[in-house]
Amino acid sequence: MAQYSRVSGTVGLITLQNPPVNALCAAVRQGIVEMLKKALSDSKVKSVVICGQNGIFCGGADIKEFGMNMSGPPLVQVIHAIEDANKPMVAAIEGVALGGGLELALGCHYRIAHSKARLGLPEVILGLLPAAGGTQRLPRLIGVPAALDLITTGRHVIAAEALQLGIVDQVTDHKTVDAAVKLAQSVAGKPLDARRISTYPCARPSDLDALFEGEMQKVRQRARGAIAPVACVQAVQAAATLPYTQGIEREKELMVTLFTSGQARALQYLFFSQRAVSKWSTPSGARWDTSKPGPIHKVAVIGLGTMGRGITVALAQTGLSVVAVETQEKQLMGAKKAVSNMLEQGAKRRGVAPTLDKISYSPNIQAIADADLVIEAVFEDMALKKQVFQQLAAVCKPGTFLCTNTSSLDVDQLASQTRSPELVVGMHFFAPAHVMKLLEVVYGPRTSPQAVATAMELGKKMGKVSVAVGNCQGFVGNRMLKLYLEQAFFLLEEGATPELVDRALEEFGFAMGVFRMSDLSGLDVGWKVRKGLMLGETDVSSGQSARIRQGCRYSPLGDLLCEQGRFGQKTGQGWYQYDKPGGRVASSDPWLHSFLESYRAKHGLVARHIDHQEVLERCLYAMINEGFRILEEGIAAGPEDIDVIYVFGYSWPRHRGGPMFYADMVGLAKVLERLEHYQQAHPDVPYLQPCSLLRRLVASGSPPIQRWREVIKKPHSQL
Ligand SMILES: CC(C)(COP(=O)(O)OP(=O)(O)OC[C@H]1O[C@@H](n2cnc3c(N)ncnc32)[C@H](O)[C@@H]1OP(=O)(O)O)[C@@H](O)C(=O)NCCC(=O)NCCSC(=O)CC(=O)CCCCCCCCCCCCC(=O)O
Ligand SMILES: NC(=O)C1=CN([C@@H]2O[C@H](COP(=O)(O)OP(=O)(O)OC[C@H]3O[C@@H](n4cnc5c(N)ncnc54)[C@H](O)[C@@H]3O)[C@@H](O)[C@H]2O)C=CC1
Repeated sequence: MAQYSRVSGTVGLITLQNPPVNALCAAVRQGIVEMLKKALSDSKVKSVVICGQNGIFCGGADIKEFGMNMSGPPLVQVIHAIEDANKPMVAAIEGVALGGGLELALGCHYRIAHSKARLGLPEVILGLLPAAGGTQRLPRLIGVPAALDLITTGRHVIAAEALQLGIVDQVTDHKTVDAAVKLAQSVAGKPLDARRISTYPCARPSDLDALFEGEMQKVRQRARGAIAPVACVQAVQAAATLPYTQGIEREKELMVTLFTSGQARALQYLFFSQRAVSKWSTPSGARWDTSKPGPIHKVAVIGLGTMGRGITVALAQTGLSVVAVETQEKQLMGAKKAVSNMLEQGAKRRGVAPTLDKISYSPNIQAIADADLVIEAVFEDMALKKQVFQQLAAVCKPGTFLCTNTSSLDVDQLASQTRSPELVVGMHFFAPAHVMKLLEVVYGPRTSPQAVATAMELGKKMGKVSVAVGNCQGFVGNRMLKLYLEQAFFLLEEGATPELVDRALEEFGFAMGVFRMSDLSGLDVGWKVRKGLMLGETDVSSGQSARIRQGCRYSPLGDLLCEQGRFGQKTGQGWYQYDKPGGRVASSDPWLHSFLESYRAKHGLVARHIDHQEVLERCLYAMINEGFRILEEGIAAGPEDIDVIYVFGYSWPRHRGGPMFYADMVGLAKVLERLEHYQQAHPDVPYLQPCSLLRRLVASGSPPIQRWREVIKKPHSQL
């Protein structure tokens, strides 16, 4: 797990060996201790280089070990042994030095990095802090403000920035280990006292208290209830105010709290889930490792509205050629301008040249004849989309993959408009498409494994977190969201206000409550969808109440607001009021409150007290119950897929892992009991009926989420 050799006569070389990222598992830590002893006791060795195998220095602690009983020497002690060494220790950083990997390098007396190397302390993203001395050494090396930035955000820096910050001593474009050996030779025999970072005083800016107060405020606001960023600030504060040994104690104390918190478990689950979803499979047996994506050089986008523009930008930014088609002359002109602006702004932010020349625009669908893949993003209208797919089938060269960005329509119906339904797949991007990380790749019964693989691969190239899901109304994300929204409407009918519901959800950790979010995305969007499903209009002839549709409870509140022209931020009024159309600051609207009162009076509803707990249970458990149905139907391969969709597409608070992980944390028996309770209270809401998979899981003793798949696979009859 760590290898020792002597190079150039006088330099000991310790190589970390734990593919793929040389994570610091117990055996690697043990190996370092043993190889260090060898190097220090080898009288021919005057200095030592530490490097990693296969061009990667180290990806940090072995995250898989966190869930187990830790054995082997603690990393803090390993790093102290390195720092205390009486021969110069040089870290040769290639690939990445992250987390414990960077902390190991900070224990060395010198650091040299390849120009392409990335360095960082991303522990905060895993719900932890750099507890192997990172919070104490980094501020001593680069100052408190820069250390706070890196430790509280977890962002990676490339070698040039690391050099500028003073994290590394040299950057090389050549072979890093050779350059490190040279450096090691040049410093052999030199005094080391001034190279041990733990002995440095921590430079204290004069306004230290104000600095930490400001930082704490900023971090708390951004953290939305996550505790790790706050602990990171506290640990750096210890570095700035305490001697090193006491600082290290404080670092450990804070780490123990984080380590044993549910938040760290949630975030580490999410780390592995994000990787697991790229290893997709479908119920028909298609798999990521047996399905080869088709070659994609040129992509066409049809329809340059909100989504088409963002998709075009995201494609051009990956370096692909794009042909963008829009039938409305005015829209086409507007899109050209908007896309160019977005590309220029993005390029400026990333310090690269804008890729405007990658895009050609046309009002004519014939222009896409030589595209390898098409993404349709016209209005959400089945008749129109069918017509477009017929055109695509006629115009495109054989073998072109035909994708739709529909957010809810039946992908299979679109596939049947073409001669090659196996080439049709949903690519459901989220708005704004060049920013949002999530992509749902929707396969129908006839979609070929190659089409899924191609869409997944394209998503990866575009920097998206892509999740393969089966075709159904709303797919995974919007199917669950519908019930979440509906419960929120019902709560208003029963006595809640938008402010109360939003506060409960925002305190839970959502960036925005459901009503503020609806105002932002536009109430008219859902209204159109409901009308398409015939849910937006009362069947007066049936004599049924406006609050019953298709035999189930329905709330027309959203439709009534739209009928008043209240579409949300865009019209300056929705569930809240705004200072002007397009305004962003929501304020409580007295009109809305009196509208709710008269609505309740009209329908004979008596307002009752509703607390935050009920808001969370009604909105979240309804959604989670649907998640279980989705798992049972095989629409999502596992709970990880649903959780990744919610975290990356719907701003579910990361430190709560995702809806299915949250259900596991709450306890499946409790979720079941509360659903039964609400179903009894609201028998006209059939989807509150607990899903049979949830019942089966509870009957199986509520296994942890990692073992749900075993229960999902078991046929019902066995239970
Ligand atoms: C490294 C990457 C940038 C590579 O990216 P890429 O090439 O895209 O590959 P990936 O697909 O991401 O990864 C490939 C493969 O590797 C696996 N993997 C990656 N990193 C790790 C890792 N660190 N550990 C384990 N496995 C890893 C990954 O899962 C993939 O495998 P697959 O899942 O099978 O496909 C990228 O991978 C990346 O960013 N990695 C994470 C980097 C990171 O976050 N590092 C920080 C780790 S945390 C850390 O280092 C903390 C410390 O060092 C602190 C140490 C002190 C610990 C002390 C604990 C004391 C607490 C006391 C508690 C007492 C409790 C009690 O009382 O009980
Ligand atoms: N807006 C959103 O937040 C999201 C929307 N979607 C889906 O993306 C699709 C597009 O939605 P938006 O961009 O919001 O719509 P939009 O209304 O902003 O844009 C649609 C564009 O398509 C153009 N168009 C119509 N018919 C056309 C044709 N035959 N050929 C070429 N262009 C044509 C229109 O002129 C318009 O510019 C819909 O299916 C929608 O459900 C998916 C995710 C999120």
